[in-house]
Amino acid sequence: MFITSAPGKVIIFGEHSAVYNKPAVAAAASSLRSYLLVKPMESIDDDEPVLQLNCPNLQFTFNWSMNQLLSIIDSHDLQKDTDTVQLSNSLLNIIDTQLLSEINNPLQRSAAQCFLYLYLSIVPRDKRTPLQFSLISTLPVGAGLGSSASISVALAQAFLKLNSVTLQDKSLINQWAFIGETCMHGTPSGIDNTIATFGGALQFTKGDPMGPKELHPIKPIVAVLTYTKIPRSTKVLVEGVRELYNTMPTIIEPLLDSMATVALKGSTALENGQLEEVLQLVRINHGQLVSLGVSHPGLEVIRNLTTDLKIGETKLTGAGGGGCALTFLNNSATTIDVEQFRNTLQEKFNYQTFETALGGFGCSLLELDQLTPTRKQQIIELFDVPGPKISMEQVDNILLPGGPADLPWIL
Ligand SMILES: Nc1ncnc2c1ncn2[C@@H]1O[C@H](COP(=O)(O)OP(=O)(O)O)[C@@H](O)[C@H]1O
Ligand SMILES: C[C@@](O)(CCOP(=O)(O)O)CC(=O)O
Ligand SMILES: [Mg+2]
Repeated sequence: MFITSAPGKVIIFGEHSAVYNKPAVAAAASSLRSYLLVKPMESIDDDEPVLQLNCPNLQFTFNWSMNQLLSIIDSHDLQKDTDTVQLSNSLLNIIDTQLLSEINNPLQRSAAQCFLYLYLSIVPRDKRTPLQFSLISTLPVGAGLGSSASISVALAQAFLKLNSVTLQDKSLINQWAFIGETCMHGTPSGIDNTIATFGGALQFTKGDPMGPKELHPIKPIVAVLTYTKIPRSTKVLVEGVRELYNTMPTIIEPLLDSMATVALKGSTALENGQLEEVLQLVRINHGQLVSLGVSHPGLEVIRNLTTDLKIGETKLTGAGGGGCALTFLNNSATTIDVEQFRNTLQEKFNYQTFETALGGFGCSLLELDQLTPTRKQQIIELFDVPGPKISMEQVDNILLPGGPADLPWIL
């Protein structure tokens, strides 16, 4: 019995342009995480062993017959080699037509697709026992903070463990998590899964053979995050930008190049603690994202209030279209100003705000058999709570790596 966990992220510069192989900058939001509990499945019916995925955040539980899963493997000669990480359209198609036909809700469907794809690709036939997978996130789902990548990373890490793969480092987790992200939104840049795997702060360029560059800012990166609660889908927003790009390539390509310059300058400014420059680049990057059509009136509310109160600069973060905004404060912003900002957003607009330091732990593993029986039971019960009743605070108090309970997470 074990738990894997991976953080959400905040893209500071370069969302969307990252998909077009332009550099982008992101950091882990390491206290906002997904947790995956893997435990033996208590038998529902002895004749029909099942694999269960339980997702309280999205209020769904699905069971798949082990026999059906095994026969799919046998007929399609899957996962000979977990080192060869590729997306197979034929496997995606089998999952879609044979295993997801009862799931109509698109949010549930994409989570189940990612789960099944990674399970069928990574866990070998002889290690397929009836198991229950329970997934909870303390980060808002579908809000631009990379919940899709955090679940892909937690799932990839768990399945590689079930396959007893000895990991030299976390790269294989990251590669499989990228495939999981691809199942969920088609053409990801890979920045979200890379941050969710390795943590910290990174400058990342899709396809760069040198890999991501770790950033070591001289001052901690502190920002206010605001969650508008306006739902949106990364897949739909990324497809919208692709359509715009295809219609007007001569306009959009130079815009993406300009976004790349912003990200590179922003990366240096963050490392050197040049706040004035960071603020200007945040404003410019938001304007570029507005031009790509991925803002939302609900996000502009946050930006306008930041400008009215003269406390700093705000940009959307993640795919946009709702979800979250990121506000960097200037040196003249007083505690009272910031309180007024947060209170207005919370009370007038019913938004949620967090003041958060960025960076910190990437994916991690906790072996439950090392814990006392009481602690183990307490943790298992956390995952049994029905959706709306999950207490994020309780999850943090008990599970957060480096948090109050100080559990022996392997980082
Ligand atoms: N805790 C969770 N339980 C089930 N599915 C989840 C969870 N967290 C994320 N997901 C999946 O990720 C999708 C959201 O991904 P996306 O649209 O990329 O937004 P973001 O990554 O910004 O949260 C959800 O629709 C769901 O399929
Ligand atoms: C829009 C994009 O740059 C980030 C999407 O992040 P999120 O799923 O909204 O958290 C897409 C990507 O980089 O794959
Ligand atoms: Mg996502």
